[in-house]
Amino acid sequence: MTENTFTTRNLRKVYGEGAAAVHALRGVDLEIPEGEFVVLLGASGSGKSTLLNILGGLDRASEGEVFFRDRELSAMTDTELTRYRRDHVGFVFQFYNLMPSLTARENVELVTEIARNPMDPDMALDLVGLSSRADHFPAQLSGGEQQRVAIARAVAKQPEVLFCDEPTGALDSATGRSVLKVLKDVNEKLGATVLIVTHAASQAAMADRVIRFGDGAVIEVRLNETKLTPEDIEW
Ligand SMILES: Nc1ncnc2c1ncn2[C@@H]1O[C@H](COP(=O)(O)OP(=O)(O)OP(=O)(O)O)[C@@H](O)[C@H]1O
Repeated sequence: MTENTFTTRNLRKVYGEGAAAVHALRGVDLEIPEGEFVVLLGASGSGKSTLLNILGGLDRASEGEVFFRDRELSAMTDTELTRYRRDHVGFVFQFYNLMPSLTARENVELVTEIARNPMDPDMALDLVGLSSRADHFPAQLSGGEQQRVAIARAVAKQPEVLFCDEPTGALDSATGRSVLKVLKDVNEKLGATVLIVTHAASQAAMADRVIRFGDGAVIEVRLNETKLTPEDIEW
C-alpha cells in the first residue's frame, strides 16, 4: 500500500477573534499519497494558501491533526517544525524571492550549504535547464528563468515534498508551461510529492489528484485517469 505523505483530520484555522474572526479552514480531511502531483484549485480566499502553509510547517492549525507520513506536525515543537521544514520540504512562490546581489548559483548555494542531503548546485541548475546562466544575477534573467532558479533552489536540498503557491502566476503561458515541465520532472525524476496552488484551472489536467476548495472546505477530490503533459495545457 502507498504511504500517505500527508493526512489531515478535521483541520481548522481561525484568524483573529470574536466578531473579526475569519474561518479560513473549516474541517479539512485529506489524504495525499506519496509521490503524487497534486493541484489545489479554488476561489480567492477559499483557504488554499492557508492549507499549504500548515502542511509546509510555516503555520499551525487552530484545531485538528496533520501528519507528515507517521509524524504529527500538529504536535511538534517550534524547533521540530523548523527542522521538518529544513529537512523535508521545498517552497516555490509566485514572486521568486531570490537574493538580488547573488548569482543564480549562489542563490542555490544558500540552501545547499545548510541542507542535510543536498545535490550539487550546478546539477540543480542543470535540472531546470539553466546551466548556462549560473553566473548571472537575477536582474539579468527573465521572469521564467528567475522562477526556474527558485525551483532549483527549492529542489537542491532534495526535498520529499515541493510546495508551489501560484508558481506560474507572474508568467506568460509559454514560460509558465516550461516551469510546469520542470515541476513535473522534479516529481518524476526525484520522486518528490508536488503540491501546486493555482488559479489556472486548466493546469489540473496534468495532476494525479485535483483538490477543489470552497469556503475553507474540500468540495471535490478528483483523480485523473489520463493526464495531459505540460506542453498540451493552455491558459
Ligand atoms: N494572516 C491572516 N490574518 C487574517 N486573515 C487571513 C490571514 N491569512 C489569510 N486570511 C484569510 O483567510 C482566508 C483564506 O485565505 P487564503 O490565503 O488561504 O486563501 P487562498 O485560497 O489561498 O486565496 P488566494 O487564491 O487569493 O491566494 C481569507 O479570507 C483570508 O482573507
